[in-house]
Amino acid sequence: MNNLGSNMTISAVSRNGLFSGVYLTAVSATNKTIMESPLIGYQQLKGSPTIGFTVKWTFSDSITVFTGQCFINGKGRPVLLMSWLLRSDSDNIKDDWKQTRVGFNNFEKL
Ligand SMILES: CN1C(=O)N(C)[C@H]2CS[C@@H](CCCCC(=O)O)[C@H]21
Repeated sequence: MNNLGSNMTISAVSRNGLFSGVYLTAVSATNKTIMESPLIGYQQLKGSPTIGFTVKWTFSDSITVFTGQCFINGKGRPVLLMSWLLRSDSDNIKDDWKQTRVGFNNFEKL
């Protein structure tokens, strides 16, 4: 879960680092009804792996890509320190310049 109240459920990580899951967000940049959204990604197969995944939002025409690293924090708990790019859909190429948001967000294991 992150500080925005979002949480992710991740399936088992395959032998090549591929994983999939579901992202449930508590907030949206749209005013649409929020629903679970699928995600797919890869992690490196080592301790404290780097990780990346994409969320295809089911309730908006947006896509978010996340990248970061998994560390063990001071309490011995895994934490994901992530950067993300949220690309919102645009009806007009003239609006392209304002359609990508960037942010940083940490996830702790529930
Ligand atoms: C809740 N969020 C969250 O947990 N983030 C790390 C950020 C980056 S993805 C965004 C939600 C986008 C929802 C879909 C849309 O608004 O079009 C925001």
